[in-house]
Amino acid sequence: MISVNGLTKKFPNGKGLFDLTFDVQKGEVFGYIGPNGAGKSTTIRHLMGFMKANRGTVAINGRDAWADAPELKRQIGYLPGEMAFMEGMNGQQFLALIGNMQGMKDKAFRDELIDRFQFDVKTPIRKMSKGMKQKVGIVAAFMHDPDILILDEPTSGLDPLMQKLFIDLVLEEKQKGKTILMSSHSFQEIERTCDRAGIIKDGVLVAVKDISHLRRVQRRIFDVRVKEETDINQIIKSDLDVQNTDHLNIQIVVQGNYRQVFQVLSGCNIDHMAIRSEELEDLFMNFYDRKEPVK
Ligand SMILES: Nc1ncnc2c1ncn2[C@@H]1O[C@H](COP(=O)(O)OP(=O)(O)OP(=O)(O)O)[C@@H](O)[C@H]1O
Repeated sequence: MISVNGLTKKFPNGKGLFDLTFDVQKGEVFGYIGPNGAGKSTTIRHLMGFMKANRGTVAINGRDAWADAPELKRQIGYLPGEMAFMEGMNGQQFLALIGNMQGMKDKAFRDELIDRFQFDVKTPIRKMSKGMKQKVGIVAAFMHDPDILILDEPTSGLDPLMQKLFIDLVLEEKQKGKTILMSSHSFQEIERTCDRAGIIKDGVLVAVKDISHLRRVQRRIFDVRVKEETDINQIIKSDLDVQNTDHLNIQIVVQGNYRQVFQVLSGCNIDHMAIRSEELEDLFMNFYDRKEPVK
């Protein structure tokens, strides 16, 4: 549905996008993450046909994102990273204007979204908080029921309750078969909604990862407190992957080899033990830190 092939854009300051290639399948939710200034918004501007690539192609629904931008815009729900509003309007007038441009027929979904995100549409936009403006932007992106949604940091400025409402909305749209690409700094949001995530750094796509695969390779951390120092030594001498020790406390990282960990621990005098999953955020952070692209 979205196909990016060798996308390259060089800004005069040497920044930009360098040979990006990835696809988003129909019905897929694709997360796009990376540190500040990595190139997320620049990629999205190319998808929306606002910027012309120096090299490479971007196709949406089989059409060229630059050449066919006017037709494509009607099929896409777009939430920009920074909303440009007509300051003299209120929320209702703004949504009516956008709805007309989108050729929106059925207003019932728009009204349902306004209701769900709980904001007063009559408030003048210049008096709205950042979060309220973001809600108006979300409604504008989703209300005409587009098949494709391209969302640049959709939950920025939203409080946790509204973030949850947004996640529920994305999951519902996914159920309807929508194709969604969204950039985000929220690992929780990506983890809860996306099938795959692309990780971009310095304009280079360093990895595209399956979220379910990341969950499968997620390691377990055993936080163990033993009664005697000899126990600590015994654990360290074993083949277990020990990450931290602090007096009688030890942290063991385990991936699959549970038998071995329990064998070693059964010979120790354990005072306390807690087992937790490694955060997906930590896995993503590993990719953030990498210099070279990973296949
Ligand atoms: N029109 C432009 N001219 C020159 N440089 C630009 C232009 N647009 C973006 N850049 C540079 O390209 C890099 C990528 O910017 P971009 O806004 O795409 O990052 P981002 O990943 O969306 O960051 P953030 O998470 O902070 O929103 C930055 O270094 C930015 O300064």
